[in-house]
Amino acid sequence: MAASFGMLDYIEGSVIAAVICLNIVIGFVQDYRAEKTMQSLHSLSAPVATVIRDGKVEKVKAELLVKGDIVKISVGDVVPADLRVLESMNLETNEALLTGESLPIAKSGYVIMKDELSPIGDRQNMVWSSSTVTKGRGTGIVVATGMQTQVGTIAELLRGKTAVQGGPLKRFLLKVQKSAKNILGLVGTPLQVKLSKFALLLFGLAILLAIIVFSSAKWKITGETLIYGICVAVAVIPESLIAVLTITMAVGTKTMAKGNVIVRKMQALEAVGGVTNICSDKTGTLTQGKMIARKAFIPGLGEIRIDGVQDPFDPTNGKVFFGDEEINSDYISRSRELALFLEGVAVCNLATVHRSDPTNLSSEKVTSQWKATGEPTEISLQVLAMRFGYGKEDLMRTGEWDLVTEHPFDSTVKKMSIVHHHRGRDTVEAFMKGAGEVVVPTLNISEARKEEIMAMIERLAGEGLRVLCVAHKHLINVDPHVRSEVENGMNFIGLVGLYDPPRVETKDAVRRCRIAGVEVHMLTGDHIRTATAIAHEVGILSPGMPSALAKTMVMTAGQFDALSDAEIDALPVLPKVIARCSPATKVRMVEALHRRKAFCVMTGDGVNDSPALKRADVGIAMGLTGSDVAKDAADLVLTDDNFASIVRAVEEGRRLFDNIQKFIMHLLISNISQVVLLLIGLAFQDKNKVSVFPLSPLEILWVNMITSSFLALGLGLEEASPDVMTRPPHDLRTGVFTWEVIIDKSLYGVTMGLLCLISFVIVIFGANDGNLGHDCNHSFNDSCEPVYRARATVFAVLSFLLLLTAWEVKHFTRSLFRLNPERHTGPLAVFHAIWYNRFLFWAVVAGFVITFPVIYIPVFNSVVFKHTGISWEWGVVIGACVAYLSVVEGWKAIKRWRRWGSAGRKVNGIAVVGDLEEGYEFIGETVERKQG
Ligand SMILES: Nc1ncnc2c1ncn2[C@@H]1O[C@H](COP(=O)(O)OP(=O)(O)OP(=O)(O)O)[C@@H](O)[C@H]1O
Ligand SMILES: [K+]
Repeated sequence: MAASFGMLDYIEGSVIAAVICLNIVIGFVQDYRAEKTMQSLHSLSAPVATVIRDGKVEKVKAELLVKGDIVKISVGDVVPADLRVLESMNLETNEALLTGESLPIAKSGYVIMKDELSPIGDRQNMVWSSSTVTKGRGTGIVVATGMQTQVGTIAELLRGKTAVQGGPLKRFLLKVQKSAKNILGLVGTPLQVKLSKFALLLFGLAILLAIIVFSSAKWKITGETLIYGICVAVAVIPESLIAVLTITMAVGTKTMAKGNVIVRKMQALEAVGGVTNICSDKTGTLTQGKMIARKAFIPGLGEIRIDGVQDPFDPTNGKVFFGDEEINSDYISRSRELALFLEGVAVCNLATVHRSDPTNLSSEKVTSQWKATGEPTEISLQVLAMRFGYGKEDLMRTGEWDLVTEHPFDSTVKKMSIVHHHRGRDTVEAFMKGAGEVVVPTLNISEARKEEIMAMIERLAGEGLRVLCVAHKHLINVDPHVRSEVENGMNFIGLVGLYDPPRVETKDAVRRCRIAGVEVHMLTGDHIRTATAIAHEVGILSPGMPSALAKTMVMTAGQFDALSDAEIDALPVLPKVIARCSPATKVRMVEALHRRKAFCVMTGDGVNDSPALKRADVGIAMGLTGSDVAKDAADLVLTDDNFASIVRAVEEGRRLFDNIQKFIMHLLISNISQVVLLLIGLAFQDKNKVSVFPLSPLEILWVNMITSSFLALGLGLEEASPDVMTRPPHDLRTGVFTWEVIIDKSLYGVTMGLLCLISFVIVIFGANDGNLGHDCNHSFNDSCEPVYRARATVFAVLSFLLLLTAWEVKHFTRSLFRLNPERHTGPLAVFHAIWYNRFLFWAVVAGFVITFPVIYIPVFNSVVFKHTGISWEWGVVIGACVAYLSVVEGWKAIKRWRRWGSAGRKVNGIAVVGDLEEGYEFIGETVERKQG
């Protein structure tokens, strides 16, 4: 620029400065907006706390807690504030963050500290903000929030004083390295780093190009050559690449949030579109998570059945039948067994169900007045007991029951038990409930009876019911706190079958996955028969399943875990359904998938799911039912726990990936074409052996400004192409720079560069006998008329072709004229295609329109841009556009015909074309092929 000020016209220098400033400002504004969006999204995933306010249980953001709030915490939660424990059951927390103590510490409200100044690690009646609950549950009163909490004070101390080890020199070097990395953009997600490196590469190339330009002038560098060199370099540097990438990702994150998916780690945004397998929980994700007790078997009585339930929380809705007889609470007096069974399901239960006061009596529509908190399994059992007036609340109100202890449920043990002292009977009684296979073997009954019960469980599970076995015993000479003793040798008091209907959206979402080449696996804690029945219902298993695969398609975790890694790898396919799954099985599944070079989504909600979530390519936690620990380990969080949202995230991920590929493609085409044009262009030398530039420096800058950021941004905002979910996932190992991108951009870029050169040659040599004038790089003189006209032509050709390219890269194989045949066909389809993305449409149109004033405004055109108005040359421009479109469309047609590149992406070695009818056909085929 300095050179320009000194040696060239003042006006040219200031325009160049303005253009460069504008570029910087645009980049800055984009960056700023992206940053802002990111921040607002971050607050979405802020932790929530469960508080009791005005007697009602509510969820509020942790930051809205105030001193004096009563907060409930339970296993998996991150403690939201410093709490004095009021009430607790087996409560243990991990305070490693605060005290460095890695073992969990038992907490209880009954402990009274004698010494006011005892170290915080010893204060057992307190739980500290940001520690995690590793066991049990409790309530506490908030005594400090935010920066006043213990962890807050530590954070305050640490602020600004992050200690760095090593001597001053090492520290200095580390600092330099860190800021250099920051400046160069080598921090962030893998894609960001990759593209930053790519940008650096181009930067190197830019310097090389400048050197080539100077060498061609034999290093007799005049002001013009210097500026030309600089501008050629600028042409190649991708100024807007990183900013556009950030914005595209920010917008993607926002879209995901609208679709109920919160992005916690940016890497996931890139990875989720490329997953090949989704391993999903069943309860609450594939199903509604609203269980209804359908059937119960009570020894000594028989089977009872519940029909006609509309609202799963409302105990007054639906009828209970014993045989053909409708029964109600009166029946209890006739059957002691029924009473004991109901006591069991009500007492060994942490859920609460109650009628919320009907506040809006005026409203016409009947709103559900029943509310419930707790796990769906337990809610349904509570509702069952309440049908007979035997709910936990009813029982507790009698004042007869005193809680002694509780042995909690978790998905590894799959059972729970609770011990009470019954005042009236003066007995200590234990109730247990849990999965059939876990509970039945420990019961105090004959082997034959056990087999009978197991057969009954199988039958109920085959109907898609989750079957729980309920047991009871009087504790005599048994320590109620020793779990193994309590839970052994109990009496069988009943079975209950719970139905959890699949979500309505699930079936279609599973089908969409299949068409998109993504396999869905169900990893559930349920019984194998229950799981199989539901898997059939939602289409994870289909009746057309090849019999050779039936054995491996459905497995219990026991069977799966018994296989060695080698045996798992030898399976023709990995199981579609794993029943009785524990968190460790999930980890093995992820590893098995990775050994098969698959990329997977894994969902989880429990505390123990973190390892699997971390190891999966994309770990997804449940926002509603998931524990804080799981959410913390996850990359994405579903705010509605819905399987269909995962599929939408995959779609959004693919759209994002496509769009990033699109703008990179555009950028590279523009770079290659300019390198071809500007370097080969150095060969045009006038009589004095001085190169006559085919584009003036300002033309180069202008083309770059018009065609870089706005078009790239527009491409980043493209909607999903119609086939986004009908083709197999892209390969996450290759990333964005596929062979297709490399070949296409080279072809299109070289074509474009050559067309520009040809246009120049036609104007100079075709129409003006090769007259290159003299000194036409510097300013206008009469000999320069042909060169100035030729430049305007090349300028128009290059601008127009770049603008057309923005539309052409909307799809790498489909013709722009038949971009979306599902939506529009006929000769006007092309207008729909380009109109659909308004931002891009107006960016391109503005680019077209602005070319005219640049060419025609007098003085401005000749002094600043060093070109002049043209007439017949427009024929050349139109010809170049037609030629370019023919090459691009022709190449796309060849790709479609030969099934090259993305036109023939394959799943498991088989090309997927359009809609796959049934997934099993092709999986079966693959297996046969592998075996044969
Ligand atoms: N509260 C409970 N008390 C006793 N047993 C339970 C309880 N909840 C579930 N179970 C038993 O443990 C098994 C596994 O439950 P788990 O919670 O691991 O599965 P889930 O997470 O509900 O299901 P999914 O893994 O499909 O989402 C259930 O099939 C049931 O038999
Ligand atoms: K550029």
